Amino acid sequence: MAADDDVKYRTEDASNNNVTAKQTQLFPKKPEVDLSFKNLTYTVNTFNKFKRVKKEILHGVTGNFQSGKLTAIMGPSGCGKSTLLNVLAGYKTSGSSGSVYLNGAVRDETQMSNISCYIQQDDFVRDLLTARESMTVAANLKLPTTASFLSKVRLVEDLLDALGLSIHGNTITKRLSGGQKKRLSIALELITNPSILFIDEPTTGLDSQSCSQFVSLMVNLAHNQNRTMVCTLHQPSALLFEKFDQVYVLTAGRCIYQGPPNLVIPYFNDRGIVCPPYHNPADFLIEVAIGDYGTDVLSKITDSTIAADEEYTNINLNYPTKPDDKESQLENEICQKTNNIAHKKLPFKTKLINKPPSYLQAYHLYLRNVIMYKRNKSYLMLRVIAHLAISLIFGYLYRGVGNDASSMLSNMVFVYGTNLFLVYTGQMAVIVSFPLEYKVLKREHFNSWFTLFPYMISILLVEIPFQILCCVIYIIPAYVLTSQPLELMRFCYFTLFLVVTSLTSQSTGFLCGATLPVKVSVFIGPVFVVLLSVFGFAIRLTDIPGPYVWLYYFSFVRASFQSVVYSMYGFGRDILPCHDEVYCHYKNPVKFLNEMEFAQVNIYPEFFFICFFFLCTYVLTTTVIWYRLNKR
Ligand SMILES: Nc1ncnc2c1ncn2[C@@H]1O[C@H](COP(=O)(O)OP(=O)(O)OP(=O)(O)O)[C@@H](O)[C@H]1O
Repeated sequence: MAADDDVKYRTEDASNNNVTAKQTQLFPKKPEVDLSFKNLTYTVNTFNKFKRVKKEILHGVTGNFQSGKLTAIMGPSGCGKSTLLNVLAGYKTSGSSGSVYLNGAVRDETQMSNISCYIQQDDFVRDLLTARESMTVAANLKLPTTASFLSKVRLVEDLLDALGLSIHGNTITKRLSGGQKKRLSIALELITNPSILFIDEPTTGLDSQSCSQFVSLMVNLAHNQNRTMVCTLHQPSALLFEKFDQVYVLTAGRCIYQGPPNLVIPYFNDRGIVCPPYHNPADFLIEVAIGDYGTDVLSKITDSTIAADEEYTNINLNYPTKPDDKESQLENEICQKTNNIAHKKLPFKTKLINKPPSYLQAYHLYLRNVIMYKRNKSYLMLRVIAHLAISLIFGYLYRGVGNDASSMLSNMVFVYGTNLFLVYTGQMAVIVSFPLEYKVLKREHFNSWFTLFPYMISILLVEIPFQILCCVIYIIPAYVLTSQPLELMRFCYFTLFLVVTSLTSQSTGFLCGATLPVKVSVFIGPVFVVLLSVFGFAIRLTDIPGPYVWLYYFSFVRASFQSVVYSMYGFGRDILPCHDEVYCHYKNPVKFLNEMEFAQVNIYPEFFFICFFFLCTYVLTTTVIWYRLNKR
């Protein structure tokens, strides 16, 4: 992080508390919530020698994270820190058992999502927005419609200020440093002033100075307004370790210690594990957890912790009580006292925030998409230029074929190529957009920024007009250069079918992207389109073997191709001029349509079929995304 950032970084500033306190007055105060859990297990299905086996990752852990405290979940890599955080945040629920309590009452999922937020390890923020724009969109989406414009602006500015991002407010997020991105992701969630913040590995990838500043920020956020802050942590420095109010240590899915950091050494000392002098207690803790001091002692500690957990309603945090250690005694008393206070906290009921209605959510998301599209100019220009360039190339290659009886077959190939080109560009332009977007979408959706329907609408409101524009940019020059009939009706049908087909293909791109891993979808999508494009052009209905006939009817590419050809040669088109040749077999367009088996094509049902295909694909895409977002 640059030095000038640090000057501005308000966390270390004495005035920070005031700023944080000031901004939080602008929105409803959330209740103080203690989060406790008992006998929490988490099991996943894995495969061993082609057999499905169950693997337990958390083995009945118990604990209590109090409000107003910053708790670090620590332990060696792979011990289950992120899993525990996922389960506590409600991000993963299937496969878990045990109980999670909020102020002593069993966790209710709706209440939980109303009072908590989860910030994942990677900074899933929108790269193409500035920090201030991101905050403004989040405020518009998350705050009630009753909040005035001015109060939202003030809140955004105060939060940016409190998190040391004011001077970076107008910087595009992708240019922010790792630490700044992490602070932005916290600021985005602080908009609704959550009671509980779960943060997965917030210090990963930061240098020691940024780590220290970030932890100080989290301490402040916990202490101001009594938030419950829980984060996972790897091996911190001794100084950083001391900053936490509580640590919760896991080893192989079991808890071996929960309590203040300064009691780690006496706690293990009591159990016969002595920390070497001048040793970082955090390093010592990890060494104990990985079994460097023997595994016998470790299993005893684990067992005793589990035994103590049985007395859940009066949680015994298993602190050491050494009569000669006054400091420990005092700490222990304080902790027990806090614990008792915690258990006196009543089960709470928060009023659900009156979120903006769906149409307003769609509107704000649409504005956000427009900004992001504008910032992605080179990609948009590439799409426009590609359509224009291919149009000019095709137009040149097939020049004049639309009004020449000797070139009817060439014109059919031109229509087929055009159809295929617009089908491809429609699909390929969006096929990777969901896979790239999915993680940010999941974070935003999980943290209740919006519902899925407005989100889908907002995407379509941007993508559909742009794809229509690209189609028109292709169609007009190609239509003129190939001398297709200059009749308004035929031009409208030509354009309408190609545009609708391109949009339907786009919908299949969204579906592939939403359903399949990116490497598979970029392969399956085009294969699917090629398969559908064969029917009607490369093979006639009468030549298709029985089991494949359904593909002919299912193919929207076929429906479009036949309808476009019919629009060009059907509807009583006159005899065509025959250039360059003495004899033209297809002078009469009806003869051509008959031989191609297109004479019976009824373009209106075909049009409705393509539209139906389009709608079904979007319904399916939305259902798949909904399922994936809500699968826990
Ligand atoms: N879906 C899954 N299928 C199989 N194993 C899993 C699954 N999810 C997690 N695990 C395993 O559970 C263990 C705990 O994973 P988790 O990500 O919680 O560890 P962690 O302590 O956060 O590790 P790190 O600090 O390295 O991020 C690991 O051994 C991991 O491989």
